[in-house]
Amino acid sequence: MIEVKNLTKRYGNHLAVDHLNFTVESGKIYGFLGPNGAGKSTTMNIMTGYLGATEGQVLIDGHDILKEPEEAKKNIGYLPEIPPLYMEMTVREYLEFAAELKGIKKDKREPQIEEVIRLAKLRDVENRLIQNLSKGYKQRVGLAQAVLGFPEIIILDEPTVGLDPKQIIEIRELIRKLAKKHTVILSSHILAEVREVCDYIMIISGGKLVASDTTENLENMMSGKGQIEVEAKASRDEMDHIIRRTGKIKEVKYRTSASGITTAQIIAKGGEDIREELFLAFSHADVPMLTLNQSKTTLEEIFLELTQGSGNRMIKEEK
Ligand SMILES: Nc1ncnc2c1ncn2[C@@H]1O[C@H](COP(=O)(O)OP(=O)(O)OP(=O)(O)O)[C@@H](O)[C@H]1O
Repeated sequence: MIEVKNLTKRYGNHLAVDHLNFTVESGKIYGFLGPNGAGKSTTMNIMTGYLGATEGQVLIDGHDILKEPEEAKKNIGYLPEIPPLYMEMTVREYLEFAAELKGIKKDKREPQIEEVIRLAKLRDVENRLIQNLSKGYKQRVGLAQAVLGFPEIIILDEPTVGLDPKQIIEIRELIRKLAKKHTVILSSHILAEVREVCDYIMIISGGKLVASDTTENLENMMSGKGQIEVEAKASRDEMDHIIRRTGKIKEVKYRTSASGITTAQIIAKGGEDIREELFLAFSHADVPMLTLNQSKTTLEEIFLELTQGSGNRMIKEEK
């Protein structure tokens, strides 16, 4: 388990990470999502002990990453945004070197290297120089290095950046495989990636955590606040009369087409789903509805809303 408490990082006057608080539980895939410059890499570098914090604390299974780095780091494997590879080594030599650096006992090194070569599908290139590998393979070598020692937590900074679509699919498959036995935290600025791979999403913007929930809950949380759209063959005034009879309307906008069909976009008080009440009101007035839909806010819209200007709303409303 990782506990991040009040984590703050300043670069001179610039506040890159602004009092972050969150907990990462075991056995899930977490996605750290945010636009460029949001503070993802800085946070990951602090969580893995590569960078000191200005304020706050990171505990890995109860061990402070700065005060007890050896204990804390035992439980973490890290693939930074730019993998720390030695270009003049072969894949195998590099993994042997990494195993030694990680303090893996001699008799365990060989079987573990074999295991990560198998996992990351590096068999064909194990004796090739790293400098001659494609970007996708280099990334897999970086991942294999992060997995060596089979730490409880694996942290990956933008693991698919710069890869081609086939390589992206392969890396995502590998991440899913890893997640069966490990907690995985990955950062990305690509929403589709985080949605596809992660169980849990943390959205970071301007160094602040602006949302933190399961993908499903994030979408549901906003869908309750979504609009309801009704179409009926009636005038705007008729529609307004019927709709307001529910007594639950916060806001409504109308659009009437040349064919005499009026569309109402409704937001109910408290974001309530009032489709049943609307149906009954129209039925009572003998005005047949043509459509009745609740429009769901997409994760893209949530992401944009939270990371552009109006940010922080979701968290504030929760408190
Ligand atoms: N060493 C540094 N010195 C000064 N400012 C820095 C340094 N490293 C990062 N920053 C700034 O801190 C902010 C957060 O950067 P960070 O790299 O953590 O963001 P990020 O979310 O990982 O973005 P990206 O996806 O572009 O890597 C940015 O404004 C960046 O310019």
